[in-house]
Amino acid sequence: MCEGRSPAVPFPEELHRLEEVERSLEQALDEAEAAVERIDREYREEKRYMSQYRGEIDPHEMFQNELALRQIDGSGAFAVKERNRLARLKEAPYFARVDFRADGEEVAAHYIGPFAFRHENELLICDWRSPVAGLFYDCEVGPAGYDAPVGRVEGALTRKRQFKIRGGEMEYALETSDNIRDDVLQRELSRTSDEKMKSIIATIQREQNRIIRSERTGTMIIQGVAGSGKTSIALHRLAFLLYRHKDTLSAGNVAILSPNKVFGDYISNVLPELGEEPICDLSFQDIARIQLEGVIGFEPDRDPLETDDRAWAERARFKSTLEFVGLLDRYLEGLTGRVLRDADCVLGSFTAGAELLKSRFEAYGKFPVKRRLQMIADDLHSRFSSDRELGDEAPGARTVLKGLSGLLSVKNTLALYRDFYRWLGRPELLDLPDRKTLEWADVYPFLYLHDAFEGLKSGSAVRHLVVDEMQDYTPVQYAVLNRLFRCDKTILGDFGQSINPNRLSTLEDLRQIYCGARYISLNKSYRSTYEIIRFSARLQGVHALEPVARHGDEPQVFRCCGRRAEAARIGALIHRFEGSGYASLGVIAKTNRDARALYELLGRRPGVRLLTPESGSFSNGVMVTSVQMSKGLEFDEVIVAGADRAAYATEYDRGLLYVACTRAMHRLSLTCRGEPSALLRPGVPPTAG
Ligand SMILES: Nc1ncnc2c1ncn2[C@@H]1O[C@H](COP(=O)(O)OP(=O)(O)OP(=O)(O)O)[C@@H](O)[C@H]1O
Repeated sequence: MCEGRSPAVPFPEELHRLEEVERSLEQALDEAEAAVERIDREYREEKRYMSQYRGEIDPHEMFQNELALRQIDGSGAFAVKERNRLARLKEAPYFARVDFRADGEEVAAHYIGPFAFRHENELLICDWRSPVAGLFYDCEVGPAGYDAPVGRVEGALTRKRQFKIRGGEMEYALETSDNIRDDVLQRELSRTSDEKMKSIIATIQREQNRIIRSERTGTMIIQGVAGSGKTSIALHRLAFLLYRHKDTLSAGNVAILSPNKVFGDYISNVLPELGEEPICDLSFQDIARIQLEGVIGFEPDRDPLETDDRAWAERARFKSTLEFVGLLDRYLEGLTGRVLRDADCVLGSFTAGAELLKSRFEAYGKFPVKRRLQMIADDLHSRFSSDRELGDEAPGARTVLKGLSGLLSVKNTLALYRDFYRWLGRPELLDLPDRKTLEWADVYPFLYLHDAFEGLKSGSAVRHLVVDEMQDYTPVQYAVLNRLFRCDKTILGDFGQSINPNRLSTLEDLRQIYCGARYISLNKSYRSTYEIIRFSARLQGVHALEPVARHGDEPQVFRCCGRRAEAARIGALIHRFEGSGYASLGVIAKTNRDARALYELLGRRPGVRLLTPESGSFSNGVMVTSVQMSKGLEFDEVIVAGADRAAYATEYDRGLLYVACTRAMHRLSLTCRGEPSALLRPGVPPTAG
C-alpha cells in the first residue's frame, strides 16, 4: 500500500495535496493573525494618543485622528473576517475537485470549497459560488461547460471527486460515478441534527442548484414538500446573490421574513457559515410594530386552536382572502368622495372652489391623502401669493393646510377603516379589543388603508426579500409587503403545511398576486427516513412526496390508558433518547397550551425545555413544544403527543399531524391516551369542521 493510503482515501495524491494546502493555509493564517494583532495595536496606540493629548490637539488634527481611527477600525474588522475565514478553511478547506479541459486548452484541476483561497498567486480553492464550481453541481464526466463572466466556456469534464475533510483530516474521498452523489448525500443526511441549520454546499442537488444559481431577476415562488430544502435553498441563494453582486449588494440589502424568533435563531448560522454577514430577520409583527408606532396598538394573533370564539374566527377568515383585498381596492377607488367634503376652502378674502380642490385631489391620486393635502396647500399658497390684492396678506402654507384639513370628513386611518366596514354593510366585522388596539387580523388591512391615508414609513434598503412559510400569510399581508418592499422576492413554503383554519387563501391566490413570478415546485424530501416520509405522505395524501432512500425504524404509535400513562410512556421514550446518541428530541403537542400542560406533567424533568411563542432560541436536547412552534424546525427524533381520535379529527388536524410528523429526521413515535386518531389509518375520511 502506498504511504498515506487508506481504504477511505484511495488517492494518495489527494492526501499530499491536502497537506500542501494546509501548510499554505497555516502560513496565511499566521499572517492574518499578525495583521489582526498589528491593527489592534495601532488602534490602541491611536486611542491612547488621542486621550493623552485631548486638550492640546487642535480640532483639525483631532478630526484627522478620528478619521484615522475609523479607518483602522474598518481594516481591523476586515482582517478579523479574513482570519476567521482562514481558520474555517483550515478545518475543511474543500469538498470537491473537478478537472476540466476547456476546448483547446490543458486540463486544469479546480478544488471547490466554502470560500476562495489564493496563496502566492495561485488559486488553491475556488468558491462554491464561482462559475467554474457550477461544473460540480451541474455536470457529469463528459462534455461539459459553464457560464463565465466572459461567456460560455465549453469543454470536457475529465474527473470529479468528492471529499469529506473534518478537523483538517480527510475522512473519505470518492471518485464520481452515477451513485456517488447519492452516497455522499446519504452520509450527510444520516448525521444527527445540529443546534442550528447547516450549510449544504457539498451536497446541493441539481434541482436545488438551478434555483440557487438562477440569474433571472424577478420574484420566485417555491412550493416544496416538507423537508425539500426550501429554507436551505433560499439561504444559499442569498449567499449566491451576495457573491455574484458583491459590488452592489451587501448583507444590509437583503432580509428574511420568518415566522418567529426561534426559527430566526435556528437559521441564523447558515449565512455566516457561508462567509457572509448575518442578515436582518424580520417578522410580520416586527413590521407592524415599526409602522404602527405612535398610531395604534395591536394584539398578538390568538391561537385558533385555543379559542372557540366563533365571531372572532369569522372576522379573521373574512380578512384572509384575496377577495377581501379586492374589496379594499374598490373602497379606495372612491376615496376622494369619501374623505373630502364637497365645500370651498375659504381663508379670509381667498377662496379655493370645491371643484378645483376635488380635481387637484384626484390629480395627486397616487399619494396618500395627507400628502395630497400638503401638496395642494403648497400650490394654493403660491397661487394666493401671486393673486393677492394690494394690502391683503396671503395665508401661509400652514394656514392653508389647516383650512384644507378642516374639509376632511375622515380625520384618521381608524375612522377610514371603520367607514370601510360601514360601506361594506358589515360593521360587525370590526371589533376593537379597546379604543386604541386592533386585533391581529385587522393590522394589515389597517396598514393597507393607512398607506392610502397617511402613507407607510419607507426608506428600506432591502433589495431582495426572502419570505419563508408563505402559506401562513394572507393576501392583504402580501399587498402591504409589496408596497413596503418593491424589490425581487424569493417566496417559499408549503401549502400542504397550512395549519391555520382561519386562513382561506390558496397557492393559486398567491400566484395571482405575483402573476409574473417564476414558479418552482419541489417534491423530493431530504429530511426524514424513507419510513417517516411514507408514513407522512399517507397521512396527508401527498402523492408527489418523493423520499430519498434512507432507511430507519418504522414510526410507532403507542396507545396508553390515560394522561399519566401517556406521560410515563413519553418519559420512557425520553430515557431511550438519552441513551441513543441522537442530539435532539421534539415532543410535539397540538397547541401551546397542551405543550405547557405536558411539560408540567413530565415534572419539569431536567434537560427538558419548553418552547413557546415567547422563546427566543433553539437548542439541542429535549424540547416540548406545539405544532405551530415546530414549523420549519427539525429534530433527530419526534414524539407526537396526544395523537388521539378526538384531538386530531378534522382536515386541519390532518395538516397539523403532517407538520408534526415531518419534523422527524430519524425516528418518529406517536402517543395517545385512548383511541389513536382515525387520520392515522389511511382511507379514513376526516370529521367535518
Ligand atoms: N442537498 C442537500 N444536502 C444535504 N442536506 C439537505 C439537502 N437538501 C436539504 N437538506 C436537509 O434537509 C433538511 C430539510 O431542509 P429545509 O429545512 O431547508 O427544508 P424545508 O423544505 O424548508 O422544510 P419544511 O418545509 O419541512 O420546514 C435539512 O436538514 C437540510 O439540511
